[in-house]
Amino acid sequence: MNSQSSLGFVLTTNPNPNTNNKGRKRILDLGNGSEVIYISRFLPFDESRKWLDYLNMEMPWTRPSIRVFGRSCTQPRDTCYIASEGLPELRYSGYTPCVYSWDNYPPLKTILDAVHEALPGSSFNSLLLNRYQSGSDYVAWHSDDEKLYGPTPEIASVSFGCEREFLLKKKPSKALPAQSTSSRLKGKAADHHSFMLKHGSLLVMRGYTQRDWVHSVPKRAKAGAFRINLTFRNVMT
Ligand SMILES: O=C(O)CCC(=O)C(=O)O
Ligand SMILES: [Fe+2]
Repeated sequence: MNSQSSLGFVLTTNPNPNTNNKGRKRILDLGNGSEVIYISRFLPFDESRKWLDYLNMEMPWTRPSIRVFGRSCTQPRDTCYIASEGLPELRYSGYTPCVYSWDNYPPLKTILDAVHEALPGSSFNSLLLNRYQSGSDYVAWHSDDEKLYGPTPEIASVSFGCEREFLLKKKPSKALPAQSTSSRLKGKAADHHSFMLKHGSLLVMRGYTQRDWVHSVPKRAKAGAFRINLTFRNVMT
């Protein structure tokens, strides 16, 4: 059964209303010290719907101009940046986002607490939010390898709204000699991974994932793909 949210899109009814059940935790070893964790039912379904509405209405969204391969273009999704005081500024694709404070958005702290609890030893001090207004909004292949996150950043990504596909692709290896066709084919399956990021889910990239892999959320043909994504990060101090 489906139900309509106030945002005019359809969410599948919670398949498991037991909020103590976080669903399956999938740990994917990408090799060479890179790892992805995926928890499908990380946050309670109905609370996540409230957070989706809150984030949509309350965050100071902007759709900035960025530079890609030397050309200026409009970023194909809305964005907003939260960070603790006194951190070095974030700059990506020629764009320096305006910094907003955690204190003005208490629900973000509640979500951050849940993420910290799920990831013992983690400590996030910044958050980049993305809003995909439709299936034509996307994020192109990239890695979050800005120096301010250090050599092995842990990035925790919480999703609300419509499911979107999250793709991971291994970067071409510079160090290794060109592989034969047969070994390339053999290795092919392990060089690409895909996750359907569900409403209320958590996906974590850690280790050398940003150094050795790129990720993307491609366009989706189907209309009505409204989604908000939160990526918690730790800026080194
Ligand atoms: O929307 C997503 O799931 C991914 C967003 C992302 O890769 C980013 O903000 O760097
Ligand atoms: Fe990213």
